[in-house]
Amino acid sequence: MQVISKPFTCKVMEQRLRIILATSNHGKVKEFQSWISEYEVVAYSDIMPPFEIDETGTTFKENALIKARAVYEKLDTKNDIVLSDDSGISVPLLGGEPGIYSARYAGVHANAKDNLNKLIQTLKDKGIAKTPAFYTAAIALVCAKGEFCVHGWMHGDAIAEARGNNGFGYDPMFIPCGYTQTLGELDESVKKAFSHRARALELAYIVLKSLK
Ligand SMILES: O=c1nc[nH]c2c1ncn2[C@H]1C[C@H](O)[C@@H](COP(=O)(O)OP(=O)(O)OP(=O)(O)O)O1
Ligand SMILES: [Mg+2]
Repeated sequence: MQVISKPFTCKVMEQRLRIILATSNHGKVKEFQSWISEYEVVAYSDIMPPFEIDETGTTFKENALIKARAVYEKLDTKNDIVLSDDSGISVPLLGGEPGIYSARYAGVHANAKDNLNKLIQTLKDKGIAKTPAFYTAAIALVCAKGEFCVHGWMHGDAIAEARGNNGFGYDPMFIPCGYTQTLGELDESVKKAFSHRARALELAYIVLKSLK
């Protein structure tokens, strides 16, 4: 008797869930794409023309949801999951600045270098060489099954100088707890192990698994 092999099981035929990243920040895209292996991950600008999203919220959570909703609303098919990240660095000695305004710290059209230099200069002007600081990340997920938001934090010190070229944004002036080098100097595996974004992503996975 001839045995006809079944080349594909239903499992193989199943379409993988696709995650659309609602961010224009290349540093975030690079991190998410290198950290998430179970899903197909694409930047939203790869599937639609990039557009301005007003971050009018008063918290990281509100802004993350604003970004994810804005991209989800523009999707043709609603089978995908949109993932956004709103994040920033807070310095308690500066009353929590720049916090949710991290990307606009040196002005609305400021780039990452301008913002980094402004925070360094602000510390220098106050005669501070090193002070506690922390990063916050809110990750929002928007899909057909609903809206979700989780958070992660990374504590350390902000220093009044930039050291190293790894990471992005404020990383050259941020020394994580337990280290002597900045995230600009440390290997990217450190951020993968316990950054604010990595920790929020761990929680986001719990939500993602429940959506399958
Ligand atoms: O791991 C990080 N390492 C260094 N800097 C970081 C990090 N995480 C957030 N940050 C800074 C960059 C930016 O100044 C702000 C995020 O602002 P945020 O509005 O969330 O992102 P964004 O405007 O760069 O891109 P988008 O809104 O399209 O996601 O915090
Ligand atoms: Mg932004």
